[in-house]
Amino acid sequence: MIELKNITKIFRQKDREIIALSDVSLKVEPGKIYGVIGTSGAGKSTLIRCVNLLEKPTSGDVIVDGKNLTVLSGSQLARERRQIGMIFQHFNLLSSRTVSENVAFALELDHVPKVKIKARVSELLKLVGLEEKANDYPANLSGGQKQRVAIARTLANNPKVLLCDEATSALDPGTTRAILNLLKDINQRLNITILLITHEMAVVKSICDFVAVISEGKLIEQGTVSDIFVNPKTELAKEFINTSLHVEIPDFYMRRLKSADPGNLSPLLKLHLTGATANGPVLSQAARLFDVDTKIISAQMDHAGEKNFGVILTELSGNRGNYPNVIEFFINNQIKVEILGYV
Ligand SMILES: Nc1ncnc2c1ncn2[C@@H]1O[C@H](COP(=O)(O)OP(=O)(O)OP(=O)(O)O)[C@@H](O)[C@H]1O
Repeated sequence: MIELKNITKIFRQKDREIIALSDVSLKVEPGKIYGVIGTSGAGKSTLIRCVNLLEKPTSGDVIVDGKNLTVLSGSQLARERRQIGMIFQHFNLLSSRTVSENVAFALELDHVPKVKIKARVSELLKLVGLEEKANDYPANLSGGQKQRVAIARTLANNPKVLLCDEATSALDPGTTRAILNLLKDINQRLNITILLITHEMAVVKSICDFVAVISEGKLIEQGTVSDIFVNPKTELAKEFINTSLHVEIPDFYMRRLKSADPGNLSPLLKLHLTGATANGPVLSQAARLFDVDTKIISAQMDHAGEKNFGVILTELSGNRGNYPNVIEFFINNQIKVEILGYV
């Protein structure tokens, strides 16, 4: 449904060139949700804006629904753009128009008869759960409600593709979940293909089928979300996965935590399990092999396919002489081990 072929985008300034995208290729199959993740300045916005040619690539082809947008005339491009909806981090609503009037905007431009507009607007507001706000102005809405209006507005033209430019970055975690659920619902009910950009792996994990990692304008890794989570190849992908797994040291542990062991304390370990990690019951194996106990303090485990991945905070006790052997055993099982301190 969306294909980017060898896209390069160079911004030319007076005395220098900025290569925002370098030979980027990706393919989003119809009906799928594809996430592009990267840090600030990596080229995410430029990439998503190239899909509807808000940003014209310096070279390469943008093919949406079988048509190469880069070779179309202005009027042909305008027609094809109606197939491509877009929502933004800061919603971009018209503040002088009510919720209904915002949603109706594109239909008015298309000279759709008033009766039809009314019916379509109320259908869309129902879809996004905002019927009771129809006559409110954007200033009186929460961030999540504003994004729902933006989604309703962009769906008015029945687009085949929805581009989401950091659509949940300005929202709190609960509202983020609700908007992501809405996007997933829209994707499934209306079979709309979604391309989103984000800097949060949690967003990718919750709704995407595929993900690409972008760094300094290049796609350095792409695949199904479960493949990337289970077997991340680049350091950056690993970092993003780690930031999506939260384990915290409880306060009462934090207060007791010492940086060195005077000889009678227990190490507090943070174990990072990835797809490379043998999928065995490593904690109980370590306990049996080395006569130690492993108390789980906090953990966040997830699975993709048949593999587990996640983070575990565990306190060792028991046969003190074997602590180094336990750590070596974990490392030999491809578990990254951090000693956070001693309790
Ligand atoms: N109009 C422009 N003119 C010149 N340089 C630009 C322009 N737009 C973007 N850039 C540069 O291109 C690079 C990629 O920017 P882009 O906004 O695509 O990154 P991003 O990953 O979306 O970052 P962020 O998450 O901070 O929005 C950056 O170095 C940026 O400074």
